[in-house]
Amino acid sequence: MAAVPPSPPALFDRLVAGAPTDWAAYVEHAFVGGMADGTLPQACFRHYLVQDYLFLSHFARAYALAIYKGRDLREMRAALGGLKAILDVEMDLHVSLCAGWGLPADEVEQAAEAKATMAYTRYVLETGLRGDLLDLHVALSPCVIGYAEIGRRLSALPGALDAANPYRAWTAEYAGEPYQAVARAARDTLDRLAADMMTEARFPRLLTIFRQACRLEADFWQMGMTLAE
Ligand SMILES: Cc1ncc(C[n+]2csc(CCO)c2C)c(N)n1
Repeated sequence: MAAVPPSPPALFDRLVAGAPTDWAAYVEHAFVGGMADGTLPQACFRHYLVQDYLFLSHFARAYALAIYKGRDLREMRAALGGLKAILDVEMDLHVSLCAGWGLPADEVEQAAEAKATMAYTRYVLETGLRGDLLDLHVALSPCVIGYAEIGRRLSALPGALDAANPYRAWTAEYAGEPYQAVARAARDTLDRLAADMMTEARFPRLLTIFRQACRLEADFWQMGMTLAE
């Protein structure tokens, strides 16, 4: 019987394997550890939440750009689904999470963007503007897929989902099946795009985009930890 050749690793797994230090600095950041055991100062989480609202509004623009960059109606509709999920579901969830933390919607909307928020969101948008759909989805991937991994890891740690942990709602949201499914769909999108847009010669440039996005995610946690503006 002829041997079946092993299938190549999925693009996202190759990117993580190519940037182990940057990936670990993001998904294992002290902010995440502080949410797991509940020791993260609540002021840090509030600062993060406000900035994350502003982050998501720019992130919606990145999905709008993915509609524009779509090569056919299927890709355009897929990106439209992502955009609607953020505008119609995610932003509302965020507003109610903020309200629960004593942050009224108008205060959140009018907050000034921190430099880390600007750096990350504009990096993703600029990468998508100058590149193609694969460049854009690689820039988005640490964000969409990383949070699912963080949620899964956190939920396995003792205490992370205890009633006494102030961050349990955040962990439950990202560890939950609906968000895990969003992340799986993002992996599939990457693999589908890679199947017809990826050449080996492109990989180093895609890895650079991935690494930068991971570093900017770690800086985003750091901004929350230090209350940086
Ligand atoms: C800094 C930061 N990084 C990643 C996410 C996770 N995330 C990014 S887009 C989106 C909506 C669904 O695609 C979610 C949940 C976040 N919220 N904030």
